[in-house]
Amino acid sequence: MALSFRICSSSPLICRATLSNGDNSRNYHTTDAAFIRRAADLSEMSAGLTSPHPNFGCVIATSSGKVAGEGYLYAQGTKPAEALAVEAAGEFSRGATAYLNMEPGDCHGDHTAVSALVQAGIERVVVGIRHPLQHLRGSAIRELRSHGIEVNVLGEDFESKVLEDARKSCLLVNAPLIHRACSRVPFSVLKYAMTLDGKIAASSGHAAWISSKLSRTRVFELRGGSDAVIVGGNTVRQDDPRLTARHGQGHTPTRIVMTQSLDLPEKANLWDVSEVSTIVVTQRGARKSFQKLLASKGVEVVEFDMLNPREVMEYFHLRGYLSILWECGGTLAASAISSSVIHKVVAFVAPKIIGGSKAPSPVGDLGMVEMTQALNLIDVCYEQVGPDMLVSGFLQPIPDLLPVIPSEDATVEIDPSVDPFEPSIIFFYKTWDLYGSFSNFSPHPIRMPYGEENDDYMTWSSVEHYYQANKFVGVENPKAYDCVEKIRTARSPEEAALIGRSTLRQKPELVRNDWEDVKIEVMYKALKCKFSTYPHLKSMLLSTIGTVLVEASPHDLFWGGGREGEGLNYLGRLLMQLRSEYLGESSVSAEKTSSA
Ligand SMILES: NC(=O)C1=CN([C@@H]2O[C@H](COP(=O)(O)OP(=O)(O)OC[C@H]3O[C@@H](n4cnc5c(N)ncnc54)[C@H](OP(=O)(O)O)[C@@H]3O)[C@@H](O)[C@H]2O)C=CC1
Ligand SMILES: Nc1c(N[C@@H]2O[C@H](COP(=O)(O)O)[C@@H](O)[C@H]2O)[nH]c(=O)[nH]c1=O
Repeated sequence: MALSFRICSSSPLICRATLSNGDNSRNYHTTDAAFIRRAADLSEMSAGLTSPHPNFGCVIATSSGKVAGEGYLYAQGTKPAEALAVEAAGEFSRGATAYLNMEPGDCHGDHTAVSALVQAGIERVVVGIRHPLQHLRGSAIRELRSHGIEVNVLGEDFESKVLEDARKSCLLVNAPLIHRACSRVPFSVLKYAMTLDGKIAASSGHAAWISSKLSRTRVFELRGGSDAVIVGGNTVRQDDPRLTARHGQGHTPTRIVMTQSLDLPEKANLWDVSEVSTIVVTQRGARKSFQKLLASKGVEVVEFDMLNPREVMEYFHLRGYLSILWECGGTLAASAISSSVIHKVVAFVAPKIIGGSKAPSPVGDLGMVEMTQALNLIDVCYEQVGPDMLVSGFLQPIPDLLPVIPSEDATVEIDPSVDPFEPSIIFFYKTWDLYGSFSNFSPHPIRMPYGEENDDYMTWSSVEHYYQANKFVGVENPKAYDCVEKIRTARSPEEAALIGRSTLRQKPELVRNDWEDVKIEVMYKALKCKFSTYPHLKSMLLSTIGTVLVEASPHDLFWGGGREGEGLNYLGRLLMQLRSEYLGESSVSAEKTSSA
């Protein structure tokens, strides 16, 4: 019994979910399943537009089965899906049911999503899956229930085939986040294009093109939905790829090259980092002079004692990457599969035959000798894309979170009592982490003046917006002013950071002369404003007394702590300074910290 949706043009958006056989009798399972699937589909609307982040979608349905409003999280640090949906539904929210593909993951002490539902008068909430991250799992559900709202979780409160399928769609849209919760590597997809006779290039190595233009546009979309694209050294030497997402809009992933020898061309498309960055990962000590050359072009080089796919993926997991697209040849693909870091395979099969006993194939030697050893993909999908066939499936199932659901009463609280004899370190980085609200990307707008000598207070959507914009404040150039405005109105902290960083790199003339001297002070003022504006953040900061705060950024050696503690950790230091200031222990100025 399929469901169809009719979108009406009236405002607020009203649609009716009708049973296609005309039967309007209430079939709760079918209706719930359909709305949850819709929430899951919605949650993916930002795919390709922004960096991968937890995907949230919310559908508000009235008791008569009408969709009154819906919303999805656009990017990390933007307005929650629940708040957008109740805004769209307006008065229709009262007594309605909210369908969420995933339990809200409000940062510690923040209740924006839950409050939106409570204040709107929502009567029932249906949740596809609990939040995968342990420190958030169960808390929003508990809180909603404490407000007298009926909360049903698929697979817990009721089960059926149709609901199980809906739950699966919720698992699929947040597979990268679930992997983050359960493993130490990002969610990885191996993508390749091969001919009907299983070749990814001709014997000469020429590969442009196997798949059709339509398929290649799909690849751009896949890139846009990934945090990074990775290739091996040979693909760089052979193809000189660009690896950008050229589907017209949105997010462009970091490009990663994995090379042991570092025997790479001096000129390559990937060394042009004006639009998007490139990271070369290599064996420690490899070709130091070439490393210098890459660094001079703005390419980051990261050395590994043991360069293998698992070590590299663990590193990018620490760096906060949720999802990686492997676009390498068969040599590196085999190594990645053998290291069990590939979770999904996406293969474009073109109706072409190239032949050649030496022509490369998508996966090199895996050491298997019998067909019984073959890896069987699960949840396989087939789709025709132009003349090509797209076959995709999972090499590893998405981990099931059900067994680790906390009991009704179990709470995951931050323990404020820290043993003074055991000074501990609190690491924070991504907003979805336990202390994610310490991140500058956390969704806490601040009101700050435009520049230091200005009384013109305005709202900045996050500390990141304010900090990035300040790079260009006060510069006598209309382009600098435009840049500040672009950053101030950026939809997400991630976009603000992108504009700020790329303009600094490409148009250094727009950056204020004293930026290096004032940036710590600018940051401190913004942090002080943020923590003073939000009492729950202040109490969270104070709860960390006795601990060392470290921004766990493995690559930012100024604001972050670095990979092995080599970073200066200025963000952590400023937060500790602010904590001391609140505790009345110190009146040390930001300038003093900067000279530490
Ligand atoms: N049709 C398609 O979808 C695609 C086709 N191709 C084609 O494939 C061919 C290249 O394939 P292939 O030679 O397999 O290239 P790869 O992209 O697999 O690169 C292999 C290289 O990866 C580097 N590497 C680093 N660490 C490892 C490791 N642990 N294990 C294995 N490799 C590692 C090495 O670089 P180094 O030697 O620098 O140390 C190695 O030589 C080209 O002809 C290209 O056009 C490539 C990608 C996709
Ligand atoms: N040949 C081939 C692919 N090859 C992959 O695409 C890369 C080139 O990307 P770009 O330089 O951004 O266009 C190349 O290095 C390899 O990783 N991909 C496909 O979808 N279809 C194809 O037929």
